Amino acid sequence: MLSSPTGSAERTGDVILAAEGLTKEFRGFAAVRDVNLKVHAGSIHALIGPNGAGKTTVFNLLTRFMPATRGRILYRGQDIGRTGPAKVARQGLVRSFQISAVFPHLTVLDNVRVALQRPRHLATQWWRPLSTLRSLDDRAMELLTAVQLADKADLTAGELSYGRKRALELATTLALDPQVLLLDEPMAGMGHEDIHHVADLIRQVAKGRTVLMVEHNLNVVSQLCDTITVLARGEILAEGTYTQVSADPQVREAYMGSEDDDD
Ligand SMILES: Nc1ncnc2c1ncn2[C@@H]1O[C@H](COP(=O)(O)OP(=O)(O)OP(=O)(O)O)[C@@H](O)[C@H]1O
Repeated sequence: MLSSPTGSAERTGDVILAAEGLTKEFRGFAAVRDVNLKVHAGSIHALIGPNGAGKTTVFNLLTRFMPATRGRILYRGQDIGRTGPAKVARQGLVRSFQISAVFPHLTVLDNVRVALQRPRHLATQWWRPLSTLRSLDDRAMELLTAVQLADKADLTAGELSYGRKRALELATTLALDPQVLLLDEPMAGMGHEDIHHVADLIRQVAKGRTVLMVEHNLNVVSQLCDTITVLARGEILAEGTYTQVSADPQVREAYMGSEDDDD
């Protein structure tokens, strides 16, 4: 069922990330066509749409993992169309898997310590005093607390349940201190219990940040997201609150036969 408890879209701040006329063609086939998107600072914004709608491609374009055929991407007002993905990440536009490989044989704490060393380039500065590395521990524990894994700090990551591994990934992503966090299907493969847990975590980590997420679970989207952009066949079909887009006949038609996505 498509229904929402939310009212009007919460436009919490200025536009932090925008796409203008964004187009991606693969050998003449337009996977993404003339997409104009505005993501407002402080919002949780979802990209939804049926399979093959172009969601992942839009993500790849926005994070500069893939060059656009046409169009502009503006992050904090700057055109990042020629900026590399690592630089874009250092500027605060971070995609969930970008640094979030979980090392199964390391402890949960060490996984976050490794992630924290990357932005500061400490990994190559072996001569750093131990006290600097110790200060990482405090931050690492803060991040683990934020994702409710503090009591699992000494376990090896491989021992964690699937849902907790995703929470650990979130902690390692937060280590880069993203301003805009892009989450690609954060609920994929999760059971019911984990979904509620991870939805709570996303709400938690979204405080003071902007989140753009691709998510198939419409129930989660309806509860978490302020603004929803619906893509279909590479184009924006509708945009607004969940109530607004779910009432749109074109959206309902695009989702016909996909209602089982709605958990
Ligand atoms: N590298 C590529 N080469 C050719 N076609 C591609 C490529 N990547 C994606 N496409 C096509 O572009 C369209 C959009 O794909 P995309 O993966 O962005 O959709 P999606 O909305 O993320 O789908 P899903 O929900 O199934 O993950 C699809 O038709 C896909 O086959």
